[in-house]
Amino acid sequence: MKITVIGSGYVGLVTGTCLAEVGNHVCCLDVDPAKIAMLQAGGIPIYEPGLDEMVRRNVAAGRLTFTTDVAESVAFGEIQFIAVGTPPDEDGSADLQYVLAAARNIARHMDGYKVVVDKSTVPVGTGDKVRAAIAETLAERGVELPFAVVSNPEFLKEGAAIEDFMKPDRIVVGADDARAIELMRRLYAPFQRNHERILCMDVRSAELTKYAANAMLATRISFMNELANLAETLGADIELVRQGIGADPRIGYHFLYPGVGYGGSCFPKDVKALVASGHEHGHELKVLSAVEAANDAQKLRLVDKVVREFGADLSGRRFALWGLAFKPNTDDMREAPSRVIVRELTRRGAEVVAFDPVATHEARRVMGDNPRLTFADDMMSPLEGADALLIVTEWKAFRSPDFDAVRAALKQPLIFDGRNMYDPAWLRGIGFAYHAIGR
Ligand SMILES: NC(=O)C1=CN([C@@H]2O[C@H](COP(=O)(O)OP(=O)(O)OC[C@H]3O[C@@H](n4cnc5c(N)ncnc54)[C@H](O)[C@@H]3O)[C@@H](O)[C@H]2O)C=CC1
Ligand SMILES: O=C(O)[C@H]1O[C@H](OP(=O)(O)OP(=O)(O)OC[C@H]2O[C@@H](n3ccc(=O)[nH]c3=O)[C@H](O)[C@@H]2O)[C@H](O)[C@@H](O)[C@@H]1O
Repeated sequence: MKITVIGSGYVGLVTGTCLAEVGNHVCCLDVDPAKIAMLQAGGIPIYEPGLDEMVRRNVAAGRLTFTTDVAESVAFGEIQFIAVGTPPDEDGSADLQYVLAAARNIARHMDGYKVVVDKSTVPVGTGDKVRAAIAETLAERGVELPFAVVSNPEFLKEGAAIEDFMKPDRIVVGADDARAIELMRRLYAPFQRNHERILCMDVRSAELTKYAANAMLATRISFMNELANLAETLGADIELVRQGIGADPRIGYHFLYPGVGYGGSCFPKDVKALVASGHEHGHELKVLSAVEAANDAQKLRLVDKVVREFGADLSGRRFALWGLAFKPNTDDMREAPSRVIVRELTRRGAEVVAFDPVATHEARRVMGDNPRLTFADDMMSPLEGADALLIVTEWKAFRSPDFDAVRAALKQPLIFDGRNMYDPAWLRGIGFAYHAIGR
């Protein structure tokens, strides 16, 4: 099949590449000429494990191309995926300007039947807005052409995006047009060879399903973070509690890890957008407002612990910080808790020397203007003479460091671990003062 993907970011590039991998011909469009030039030159603008080889392979096979030319991309595919950003507006609601611009571009250039598939995360009712934008633009052109609007939300996680796309738990298709549903079934057949994974529903339910999934996962995390804070006060160990409840299949083990708060490009913005959507329609989503407030507070939890140890004024202190990305296996710094933590430490006068295995270049871009923050190229050098080590992202490389070397480098053996990487009893046994989350 011939497919166009509009927006070549995390979702668009992964979607386009995985669809090419199973034999389709895919044209990826972006408005960012630098991004497209880099892709055309064989580079990959994001860090996503396995993506570079897959892109290279499909480009070489002639199945994957990149362009900034809207007319060319619209002409290419019968199926047009929209995978552009939906960032929060000032009031927290999703800003649909990029989605609607993409829809109008399709309408401006189409000359036959198109299935417009929205993969961006969008509020309920966006399908209708996309349909109206296309109809309006076609009317301006004075033409009548058939088209369908489908909602096909994406559930991939950064860092595991290819695996998630190639082996989805479910494929949600919101549509009411039989021809479009048939095309979507054919498109996704290669991804569900052992059992049916497509859940067909109406567009509004599909749109809401996406927010519901992210909001539910964010709720679990905030719940565990609050419980972890309580466990600290009560002298219980949240890690044991996590295992104790995760064993119940009705609860399950996933997304029960307390930490420094959820970050990334989606949970924070999607929780906000769902709350805003509730407001707009006269519903106060009380649970979700609390989820968000708890998360904002959690991002400062590690700093609170540092302040308890060193006092509110941190001038003259220097801290080593491991992990900048909002989670491991990505270079994405959007809403990363590290940004809040570094801002607060340095606002209180501290110096921070940070190391991240892949996100340093992105971190430099978004935090490089902080004169009290420097970046190291290796994980051990920030420790030299530092007052303490703070762990913010649970990269594998941090799981089993040489603790003798860590102790020798630090001014004192003191670790603030925002990701519960180590066994507290063992670490204390070898002489560290160890502050984790909820233990
Ligand atoms: N990042 C993730 O893990 C996931 C993101 N999503 C959703 O997918 C959507 C896209 O997210 P990301 O890929 O992370 O965003 P991104 O910011 O990485 O990529 C969006 C791309 O769209 C381009 N763009 C904007 N307007 C355009 C237009 N009119 N024509 C062509 N290209 C245009 C931008 O230049 C950018 O490269 C969002 O709604 C997000 O909530 C859904 C699931 C997972
Ligand atoms: O809509 C999206 O964009 C995506 O958002 C999340 O994926 P992602 O943001 O890539 O990352 P997650 O692995 O979900 O982690 C999000 C944040 O929650 C934190 N987290 C996660 C799990 C946990 O138990 N505890 C916890 O604090 C992570 O550290 C991270 O900061 C969802 O997991 C995806 O299904 C969804 O498609």
